Amino acid sequence: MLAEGYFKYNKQGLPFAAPNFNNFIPNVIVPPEFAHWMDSQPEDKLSAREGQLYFLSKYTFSHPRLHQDTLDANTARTAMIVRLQTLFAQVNDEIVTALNDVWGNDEEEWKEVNLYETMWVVVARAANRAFLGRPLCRDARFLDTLRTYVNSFATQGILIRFLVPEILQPVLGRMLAWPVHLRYRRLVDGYLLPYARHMIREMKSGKLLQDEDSFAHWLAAADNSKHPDDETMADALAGQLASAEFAPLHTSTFAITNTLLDILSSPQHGGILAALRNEAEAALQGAPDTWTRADILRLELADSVIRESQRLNRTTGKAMLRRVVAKEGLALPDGTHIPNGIYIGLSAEGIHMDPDLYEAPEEFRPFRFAGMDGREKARKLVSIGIEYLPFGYGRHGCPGRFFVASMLTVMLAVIARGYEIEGLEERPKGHSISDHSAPPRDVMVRVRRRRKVI
Ligand code: HEM
Repeated sequence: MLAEGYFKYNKQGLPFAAPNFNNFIPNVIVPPEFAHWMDSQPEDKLSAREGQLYFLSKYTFSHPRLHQDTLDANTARTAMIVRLQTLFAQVNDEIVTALNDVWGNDEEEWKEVNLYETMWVVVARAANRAFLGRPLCRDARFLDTLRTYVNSFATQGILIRFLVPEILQPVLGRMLAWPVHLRYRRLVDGYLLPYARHMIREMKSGKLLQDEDSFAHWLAAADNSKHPDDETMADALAGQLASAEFAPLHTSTFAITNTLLDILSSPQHGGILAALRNEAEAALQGAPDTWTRADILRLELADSVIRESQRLNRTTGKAMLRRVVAKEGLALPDGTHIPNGIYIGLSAEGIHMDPDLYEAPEEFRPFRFAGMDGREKARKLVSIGIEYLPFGYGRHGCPGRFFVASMLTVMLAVIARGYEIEGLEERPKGHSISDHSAPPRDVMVRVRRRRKVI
């Protein structure tokens, strides 16, 4: 539907209306050349924040700090998110340790593992090594509590937004949101609040909390002296940490699971894995898996295959979703008047499948973006544009993509270097609702640790 409209109308420079299952008022999908105009609109006319909260219900926010901070990119938060990539040494150490734990190190026997579940563990541990450091990132009960909370926040939010009529939301929304609040309390009272109190105590006494930096340290340092007392500060810090956890977990797990499914179900999967392995070996030159920034930059094939998989497997078919909040509505560059309350976006589904932009767009060409395949120029995963939208575009383009790109390329390199994986006969289908999709969660793959060459 979004692709059809793109080819029929957007390619002629025209917007079109697409169904919206939220409140049944259609979304307006505009041609990509309107993206610059969208990006230049002030927040009080065309709101990015409202667009990002499209799936979420305000009744599921358990802490005012969550509502302010979720996906909200004020300058300081964005700078910190971008700075996350400097923690690659810790994150990479966690990737290697976590993979060893979930896929094992048996060089003789093959092991059958659930791809999605094991990738979730590796992503959650690696991301939390950067967010909270050790030992929390390895605490299985903490990770379970976190997952239950993040899942219920997303599912109850979608349930309320999409199934409950707006007029009934103040009553039914509150009722349906109570499991989220319960899980939030479990996460915060059980883990994040004690952690925040401990961190504040250590920070104020001038002691270093751990042997490593973390996102939580930066947040605490930035918030220091902004609160009347330590308890209020700990409560705010715990709320910010809970909100930061929404961004990386599912998005990154979807990305690495889809990448591996695309590779394993390709008829050339052996060759692709061998090329990734050779690249990783060449980058490290025989050293163990201690990846430096320079080593990561050499992983051009790994970067390309993730970029290609993200092009083909969008989490949502729309991009740059913005809501008209100007009371009088807003005129598009072609003069079309859009009333207050309507969402405007781009058709990522159409753009990513446009043969004018990508040669044989329906084909999975793993090294398309390494400048080795067809007419495509080399492009890094982090590079965004109106022809590549998995991380959005413009001022609000995802600031976490630098961290994600580094984490996922290392994950892929460590997997290719350290494991043999059996191929799949066909590409397992994911789940889709409307124009949203997720990879399947039940695919089992057979893995075996590669023999160490002495
Ligand atoms: C594969 C993983 C990820 C994907 C596919 C992804 C995708 C996106 C997309 C599509 C947007 C919306 C951009 C727009 O409205 O135009 C976004 C925004 C955002 N993302 Fe990500 N993201 C990922 C990981 C992360 C991570 C790891 C973090 C933080 C550590 C993060 C933090 C944010 C923030 C703060 C925003 C809001 C930016 C703003 O409004 O200015 N994301 N992301």
